[in-house]
Amino acid sequence: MNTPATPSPAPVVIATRESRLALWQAEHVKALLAARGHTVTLLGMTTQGDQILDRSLSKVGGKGLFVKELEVALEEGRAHIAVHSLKDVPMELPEGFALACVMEREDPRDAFVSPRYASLAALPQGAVVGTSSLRRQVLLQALRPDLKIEPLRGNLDTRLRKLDEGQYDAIVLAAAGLKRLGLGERIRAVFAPDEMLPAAGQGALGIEVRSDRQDLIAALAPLAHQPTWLTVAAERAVSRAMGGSCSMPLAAHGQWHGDTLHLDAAWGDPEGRSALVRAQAQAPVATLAQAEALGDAVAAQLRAGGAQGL
Ligand SMILES: NCc1[nH]cc(CCC(=O)O)c1CC(=O)O
Repeated sequence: MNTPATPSPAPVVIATRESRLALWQAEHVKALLAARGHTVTLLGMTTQGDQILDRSLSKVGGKGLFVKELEVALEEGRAHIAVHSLKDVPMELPEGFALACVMEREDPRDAFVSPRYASLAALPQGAVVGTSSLRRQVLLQALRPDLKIEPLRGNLDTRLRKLDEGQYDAIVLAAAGLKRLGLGERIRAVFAPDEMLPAAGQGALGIEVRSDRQDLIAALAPLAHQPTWLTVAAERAVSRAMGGSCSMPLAAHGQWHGDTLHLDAAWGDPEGRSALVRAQAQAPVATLAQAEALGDAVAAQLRAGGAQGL
């Protein structure tokens, strides 16, 4: 039987940060695209987010810091796609850019890492825990008000080194990053989502393109994982509706029960003056619009419960 002639797959240049995790993610997408016949090369670059290591990201401009330079490379045509941890991608992409697809999620949970202690419960009174995430900070303090939370920045290897040097009794990291880098054995315990609710998009990868590259968007479609895409669309809708940024402690996490998506969210006062606000809703979800409607409903519940969005 004759098969219709298909155009030969376009060459793809992937713009990527140069941390080990970013390179792993870019190589992962490279392998998937190469298997589909594309010639793929990586264009490594350093972003402001990689350079500013002495201050909390929430204070210097937030999530966009990790993606801006990559978008400039796409804009100028030096690269065609950028692979992101969705957690680091702002809720609204700049004009002219689109999320071509969301890929299958790794473990979305947070991990407890410590050379000495097996779990959060095993930490002695007043122990020092490293994290610069406001979400982790407020959730940890809700579980263990006695803990001393200290800032911790840098890529995964840097954070683990600081832990091993003895600056902290324990640190909290995304399980996904550790697992991707083959560091899963550093995980002493994973947090159940109901005690330490993950960030919107945690563990999921997204591919960003220029929105005028419909050909590329079509070529990337087979890499999409629809259940993950719907889940993170709901989670990100909560964040968007709250005006979420790194300066707001916000968690949003979806889980499937059959075709019904259960969406949990938590909001914390950045100044720690009021108690955590939690919200939960569920709905059958089959489209991005339904996922976003669920996210909006959960955000409305958060606000009704006293959460103050921006
Ligand atoms: N904010 C940093 C960041 N962005 C993405 C990951 C890895 C996990 C993921 O893909 O969500 C991490 C590290 C961490 O939070 O421990």
